[in-house]
Amino acid sequence: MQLSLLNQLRDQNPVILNISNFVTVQDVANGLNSLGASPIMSEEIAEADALVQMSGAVALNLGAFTKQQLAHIQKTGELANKYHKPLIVDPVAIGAVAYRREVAEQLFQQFQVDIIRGNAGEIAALAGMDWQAKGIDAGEGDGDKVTIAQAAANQHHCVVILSGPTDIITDGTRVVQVKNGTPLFQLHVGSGDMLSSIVAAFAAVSGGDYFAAAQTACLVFASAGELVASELPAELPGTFAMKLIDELHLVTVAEVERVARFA
Ligand SMILES: Nc1ncnc2c1ncn2[C@@H]1O[C@H](COP(=O)(O)OP(=O)(O)O)[C@@H](O)[C@H]1O
Ligand SMILES: Cc1ncsc1CCOP(=O)(O)O
Ligand SMILES: [Mg+2]
Repeated sequence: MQLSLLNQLRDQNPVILNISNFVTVQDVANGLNSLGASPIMSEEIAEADALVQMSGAVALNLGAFTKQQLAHIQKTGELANKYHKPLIVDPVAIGAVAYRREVAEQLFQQFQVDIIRGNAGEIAALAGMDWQAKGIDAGEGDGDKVTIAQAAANQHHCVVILSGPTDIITDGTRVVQVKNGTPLFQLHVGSGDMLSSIVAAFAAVSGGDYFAAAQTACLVFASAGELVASELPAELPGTFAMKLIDELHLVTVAEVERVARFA
C-alpha cells in the first residue's frame, strides 16, 4: 500500500477532468477538491482536447448520458489515450440496464481504460457473469467476487475495483482487499462516483502504477468514511455526507495507517 501517494496528491494538486452525471456532480467536485485535487467538469466536446491536455487524469462516469453526451464521452476517452492520461471509467448500472451495458462495451472498444471502478452488479456484467443487479446498486449474487473482478480485469486488460463492504482491487493476477468502510456509504447516493473520481486523482500522481493508485484510493476513501461514522451518535446519512467532505480534507496518512484493514 503506497499511502505516501496521499501526500503527493496534496502537494501536486492534479487537475482531474470529469464527465460526471447530473445527479452527483457536486459531490464529485467537492470530494476531489476537499481531498487535494483540482476538479474540472465539462459537457462540451469542443473543449475536450484542451481539457484532456491540461489534466492529470480523466474520469468518465456513465451514470446518466444522452446520445450527444455519449459522443463527448467517447471523444474524451480517445483523447486520454492519445495524450497518455490515466483513464478511469465508472460503468453505473450496466448490470441492470442492457442498453448501458451495450454502450459500455462499445466504448471499451474505442479506447483502452486503465481502471474500472464499479459495484458487484456492474463488474459482474463486465465479466459476463451471473448477478442480479438492482438499478445503481450492487444487488444480489452468489458468485465469488474476487473471481468476478479478476475475470473483468483480464477481459478488459486493466485494473478493476469491485467496491462494496470489502473493496476488491485486482489487475487480473494480484488481488488486494480493503476491508474498511461503513454501511453509511450506501445511504448516500454518489459514494461510488466520488470514489471513482478520487481513484483518478491517485492515478494522476502514481507514475503509472494504477494498481497502487487504486488500492490507496480505496483505503483512504473507506477509512475517511469509517472515521466519520465512528464519531456519529446515530445513523445520519446527511451529516455523514457533509462530514465525509470535511474528513477527506483533514485525514492524514497516520490516521489511515491507524485504522487500515487490508489483505
Ligand atoms: N456495506 C458497506 N460497508 C462498508 N463500506 C461500504 C459498504 N458499502 C459500500 N461501501 C463503501 O462505499 C464506497 C462506494 O462503494 P459502492 O457502494 O460499492 O459504490 P456504488 O455507490 O457505485 O454502488 C466504497 O468506498 C465502499 O468501500
Ligand atoms: C441515482 C443515479 N442515477 C443515475 S446516476 C446516479 C448516481 C449514482 O451514484 P453512485 O453510483 O455513486 O451511488
Ligand atoms: Mg455507482
